[in-house]
This record gives sequence, C-alpha cells and structure tokens, in this order.
Amino acid sequence: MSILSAHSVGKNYDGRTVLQGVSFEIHKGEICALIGRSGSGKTTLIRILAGLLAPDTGEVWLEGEKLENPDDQLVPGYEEIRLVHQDFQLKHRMTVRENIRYELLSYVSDYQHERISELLKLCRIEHLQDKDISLLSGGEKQRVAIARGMATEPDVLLLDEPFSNLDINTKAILLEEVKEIASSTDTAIFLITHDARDAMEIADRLLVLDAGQLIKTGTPENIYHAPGDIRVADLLGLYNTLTVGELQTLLPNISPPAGHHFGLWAEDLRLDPDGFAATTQKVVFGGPYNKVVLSPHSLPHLRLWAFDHTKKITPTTQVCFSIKEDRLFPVT
Ligand SMILES: Nc1ncnc2c1ncn2[C@@H]1O[C@H](COP(=O)(O)OP(=O)(O)OP(=O)(O)O)[C@@H](O)[C@H]1O
Repeated sequence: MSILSAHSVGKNYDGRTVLQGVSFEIHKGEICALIGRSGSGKTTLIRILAGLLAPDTGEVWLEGEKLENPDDQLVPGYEEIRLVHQDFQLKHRMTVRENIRYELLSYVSDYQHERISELLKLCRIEHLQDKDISLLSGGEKQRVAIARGMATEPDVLLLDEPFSNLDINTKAILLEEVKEIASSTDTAIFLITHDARDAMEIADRLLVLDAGQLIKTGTPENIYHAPGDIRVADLLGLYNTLTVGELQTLLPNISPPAGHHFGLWAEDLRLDPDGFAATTQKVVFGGPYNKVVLSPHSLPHLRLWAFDHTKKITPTTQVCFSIKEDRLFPVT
C-alpha cells in the first residue's frame, strides 16, 4: 500500500529548474534509495517529501491526503513523516536518553520510559544512553538521530545521507539496522546516498535522479543488470562501453542488435587463460582486487577496465581475458 507519493513534482530556484515531473510512490515497510550526482536535486526533493518545502508544481500525498503548503502552516512538517538531517540536529549538552525523550515530551512519563528503552535497543545504543551527545562518534550520533527520528513512530522516515562519514564496518552494521527497522516496524524508509553500492545493498527500490528528473526506478538487481542509460551506469560502478563493431571483433559468434552501444561492468571482464590476448596498460591496487586497464590485441586502440583477483598482474604484461556475454547490457 502506498504511504507517500509524489505526483509531477517540480521546483525552480531563481528561474532555474531544479526538479521536474518527479513522480513515484513509497510503500509501507519499503526502503527506497535515491541516488544522483551532486546538485541533481536530492535534498530539495527530500525536503519537499518532508513537507518542509513547497513544490512549485505537482503534489505530495500522505496516506490519501495532499500535503499542505508549508508556508501556510504554523509549524511546517508532519508527525507521520520524520526527516533525519545530514548534520543530525541533535541537542548538545544533553545525554542520548534526554535527546530521545525530547521527542516524546507530549507523552506521559511511563510511555516515555517504555519507548526510550525500545528505541535504545532497536538502534543498539543502550550502552550510550547516559553519555553526552558531544562525546559520541559520528556513527553513534547517526544512530541517536535515527532513534530520535523513530521516536514518535512515524509512518515515513526520510534519511539524508545516513551513511556518509562512517567507516566501512560501522556502515555495514548501520545498513543492517536500517533494514531491521523497516521490516520490524513497517516504517517506509526513503534515503539519499551518494554511494550506489550502499543503495544497492539496502534498498528494495532505487530511484535515480539526474538534473532534476527521475530517469530510472527499479529493484537494485534489475537496474544493475540493465542500467540502460549511461547516466545510470555512471552512478553504479566502473564499466566499459563497446560499439557493435568492437563487440563483433572480440566475439565474432554473437550478433548484437545494430545501433546500440553495449556496457560491461569491470567485474564481468575476467582474466582467463583461455580468453583473448591483451596487454595490460595500467594496474591500480584496489585492496581485494586490482583495477586493470587492458588493450586487446585484436583492438589495440581499445582500453577496457577489468578486475584482477589474482593481484599478480603488473603493467605491460601479456594476459588473456574473457567477457561474460550474458552480462553485456545495451546502453544509450
Ligand atoms: N535555496 C536555494 N536557492 C537557490 N538554489 C538552490 C537552493 N537550494 C538548492 N539550490 C540549487 O539547486 C540544485 C539542487 O540542489 P540540491 O541540494 O537539491 O542537490 P543535491 O542533489 O542534494 O546535491 P548534493 O548531493 O551535493 O547535496 C543545486 O544546483 C543547488 O545549488
């Protein structure tokens, strides 16, 4: 069931279009991740969804009711929709417990205690409850901010860059925690992230924003296997593009449809002793794998990205590689 929906939302700043014709819906318990380049309009959109900024065109609906223009409200925003800002907006000189309690002041104290205990447990911050906010790490503050956002049991939780500035291990824990919150509470979660890998890991559905327009929506799996648009592929990872002619030179047995370019993720181009001969042009150490630039002997002008898991490759080495044909995707 749709809980929040945007219908042809548009926004201009100083005569410049920042959002145009943005339409989608979010369902109960669903996690939607919005990805897009810097300046593509992500924060503007999340503020409109929170009811904090009026769109110039279009509408946002919450459970069958249109959001009011925030300029006409005494206190903009909605109890049912909570936005957790990138800078957390926590109360300093207060403990974690006091910060959460601040959200629950209109409830009786028994309920406050009960709810605070639940949230401390859910966000795994019980051990931090009496600590002053100023003493917390970035990841700990992030969890407190999410606990505060959840305090009044909103139907929709909007998270602006919840994983930025987190180390890889804290991020992995938080990704799991956000998933757990969505499934255990049926809260719809809409989050913005720069990192498409995080988005693919956490989201049920991805929304791709480019220059203010939604250019793709779908499950992470579908979008990864068929990004379709170069602008989408650019956000998701390192890939190669091949013309039909180049593809036919490399793989004479296949007959791709004319007029297309084809994309291939770097991870789908493997070093393979039974494959085509190539020379490595560049090797970049990447931890678990090396990023390698290859030029095939049959197309020496071509430069292809591949991942090397053997980590034994050096520049200007003769290697062989193969292409996972079923992983080729058409791009425009
Ligand atoms: N209040 C404002 N007045 C004028 N222009 C604005 C205002 N807020 C945002 N913009 C412009 O609108 C565009 C979209 O901004 P927005 O912050 O929504 O992008 P974003 O995708 O969130 O970017 P980032 O990923 O860098 O945070 C940018 O060009 C920005 O400069």
